[in-house]
Amino acid sequence: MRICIFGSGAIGGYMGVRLHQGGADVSLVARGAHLQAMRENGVKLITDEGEDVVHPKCSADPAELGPQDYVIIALKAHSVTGAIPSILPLLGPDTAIVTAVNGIPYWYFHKHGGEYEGRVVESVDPGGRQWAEFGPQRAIGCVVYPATEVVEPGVIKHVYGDKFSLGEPDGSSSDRVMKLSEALTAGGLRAPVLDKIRDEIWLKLWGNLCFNPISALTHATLDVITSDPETRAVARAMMMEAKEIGDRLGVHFRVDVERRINGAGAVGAHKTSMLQDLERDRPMEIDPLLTVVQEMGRMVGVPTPTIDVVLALVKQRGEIAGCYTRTRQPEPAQPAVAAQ
Ligand SMILES: NC(=O)C1=CN([C@@H]2O[C@H](COP(=O)(O)OP(=O)(O)OC[C@H]3O[C@@H](n4cnc5c(N)ncnc54)[C@H](OP(=O)(O)O)[C@@H]3O)[C@@H](O)[C@H]2O)C=CC1
Ligand SMILES: CC(C)(CO)C(=O)C(=O)O
Repeated sequence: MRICIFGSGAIGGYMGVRLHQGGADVSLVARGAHLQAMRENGVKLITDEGEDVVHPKCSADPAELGPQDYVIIALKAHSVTGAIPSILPLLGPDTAIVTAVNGIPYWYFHKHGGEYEGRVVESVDPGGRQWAEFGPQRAIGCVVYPATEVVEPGVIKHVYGDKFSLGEPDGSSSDRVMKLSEALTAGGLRAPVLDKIRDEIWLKLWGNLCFNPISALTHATLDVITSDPETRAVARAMMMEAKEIGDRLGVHFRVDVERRINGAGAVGAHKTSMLQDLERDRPMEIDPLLTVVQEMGRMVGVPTPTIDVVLALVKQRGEIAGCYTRTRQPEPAQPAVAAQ
């Protein structure tokens, strides 16, 4: 079984180390100093238990790796469309694409059923290029729960978690998803195969949607956001808008909003990835985590007043910091009070 991880940074590198340790034939696509360090010294993973160094094949050139059984895309979600030409050489007729990214994936409405079947989600897949060039039929969903960090080139620090939930868009226990789960499990990860992966995507997105931008705007950690009654209320309002959208799309939220907020608070004094990106002058995942929910709200006819406000603020914050570029024109302002 040939597995290539495209975008072997914090999450992709962690998956790569564990898959290699589990005996999979895994190769890592990366770039820059991180790639050079992994090639020269191997990939180092630091955990509470100690350090592991492994030596999988690492490359900048997917064409030299050729077609794979699985391509795990572990890029930041906003980088996927730009990477399409580099990913294509990894695809044979039966290659599966595993979307190990936060937010709504490009294939979301494939095998969804109902009136939205086959819809492209513009905020994550501008112009529907991923849908057209990868094809939705290749997709296996993946929800990333662990937190990891590239602390220096070639070195990945594990912060918490080991679960990568998997699921076919049609909910089936296909051969390909079961084999992938086995490969991840052999490496010591948890990889349950779910029949309703979209429910889990929303559960993760529920937190990212609010905690990430609030942290980028306030520079607060998760424990502070969730214990301050006022920022907690902002988070709750955003989550309730998202829940209404999810409900209209047939999503089942298996925990209630207070429990979800408490779960994030229990992570402690942790900076969200969006805050970390802002502090490091790196592009922020705003469209895949927020704009997408606004877009889906428009799609199903649910107003998103709190999301709209936070989104406007965090986009401007990102732009001023040079960490975000708008792909779409801002919507015209609505008068706050009707004209007398
Ligand atoms: N890190 C975490 O704890 C968590 C992350 N996630 C999600 O997982 C996904 C991946 O995040 P994360 O691992 O943190 O991101 P990283 O930025 O650490 O990893 C992505 C890697 O891909 C590389 N890359 C980007 N474009 C290309 C390209 N065209 N060719 C080769 N390499 C490329 C990047 O290089 P460069 O640095 O040069 O841009 C980087 O090394 C995101 O959607 C994130 O939200 C989810 C849960 C937790
Ligand atoms: C820590 C957490 C759960 C915050 O929503 C996260 O996923 C992120 O930082 O992107």
